[in-house]
Amino acid sequence: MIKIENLPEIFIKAMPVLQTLESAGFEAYFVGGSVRDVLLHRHVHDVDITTSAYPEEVKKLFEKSIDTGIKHGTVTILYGGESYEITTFRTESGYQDFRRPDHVTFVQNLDEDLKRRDFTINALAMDTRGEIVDLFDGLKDLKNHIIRAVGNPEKRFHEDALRMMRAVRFMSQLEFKLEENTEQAIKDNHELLKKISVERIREEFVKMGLGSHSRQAFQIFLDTELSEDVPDFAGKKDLLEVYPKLQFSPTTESNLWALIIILLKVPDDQISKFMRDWKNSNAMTEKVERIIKMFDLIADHAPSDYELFEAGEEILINTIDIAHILGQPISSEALVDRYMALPIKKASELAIDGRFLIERGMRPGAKLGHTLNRIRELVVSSKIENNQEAIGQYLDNLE
Ligand SMILES: Nc1ccn([C@@H]2O[C@H](COP(=O)(O)OP(=O)(O)OP(=O)(O)O)[C@@H](O)[C@H]2O)c(=O)n1
Repeated sequence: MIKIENLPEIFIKAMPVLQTLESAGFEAYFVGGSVRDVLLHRHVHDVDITTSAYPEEVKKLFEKSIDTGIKHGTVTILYGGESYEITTFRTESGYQDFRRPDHVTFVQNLDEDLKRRDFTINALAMDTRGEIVDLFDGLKDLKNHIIRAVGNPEKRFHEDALRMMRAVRFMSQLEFKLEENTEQAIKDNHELLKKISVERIREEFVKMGLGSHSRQAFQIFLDTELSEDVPDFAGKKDLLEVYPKLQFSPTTESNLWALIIILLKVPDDQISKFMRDWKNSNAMTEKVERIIKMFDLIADHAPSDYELFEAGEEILINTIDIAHILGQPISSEALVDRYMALPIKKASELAIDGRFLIERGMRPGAKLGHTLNRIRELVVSSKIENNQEAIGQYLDNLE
């Protein structure tokens, strides 16, 4: 029996929750990602708890609780300033909504619960003594860096097809390999992904794209044909084959999307549709559109000071990253130096605003906006100094 010594603080803090359940005569364990991550010495961001107690019984034991998913066996309890999801031992099948399984059956013991989990490395449990319950050789797979479905992979993927995307996501995040039968089952069942909501697919796709082994995982995403069943990727494998061969991986979500859009050669007027098909937010869409615009601009000509100003620091850095990832020759240092040397970097840094013009007798309206833009342009390109006196003089000369 493996026992973890020196548990991280997050488990120590949660321990009284398990002990409270045990003292009341129930079984209780930490499960899932937190147990996997502590064994891998990775950062544990939250702990999930599984128990033999029914939700109503859990609620009676703690002062504060939230009914996050009673029907599915989950209550969130508040304890010591933290919140914990406690889920009754269960099995499940079918997810139509965003996160919760549609059908769950409560089961009698931990073994039955672990059996229905996705991968052996996610089917580990830990008790109050730090001892690990390992029914499916998850520890061995952790050691050998293998993603393997629990039991029959076909069954696991029929229970929840998103698990196929989770497989490539974990490959990327953990730098693990996919076990052969698990990979074959994905090849045979990738079409099941069509039933899964785009939001859930997107979440896994982005995690895959931002993981440290995203290029290796992306290759499997293509080889297994999962790519045929996500929005707007079908029939585009030849274009996407470039991704695994890239020099670097993207490090921000906006750059992941920008990169994909560039590889897929999505026309400018189709970008917002593409982003909408993937259920991205308007803010993300706008950012990606700006990055792609800047990328095209840089490929076309050396940007003017005003074009650098309009892009702004974040878009500029992201654009330079994209150029690097695609191996495009670009003098990034010179661009950053030029940006850093701009007299102003944000519109709010201009020494005057609309009021200044109104005080000088200009009427509010389109002309005022136009003049303000012109002044900003002249200041950014160092043709007027950024102070009220110099700007005033410029206006005097105009009159
Ligand atoms: N489709 C799913 C989703 C989750 N799980 C199980 O529920 C646990 C918790 O799932 P989740 O919080 O989504 O992921 P983690 O594995 O905890 O990974 P992370 O928190 O790093 O995303 C998983 O470890 C796994 O045991 C599963 O079997 N099938």
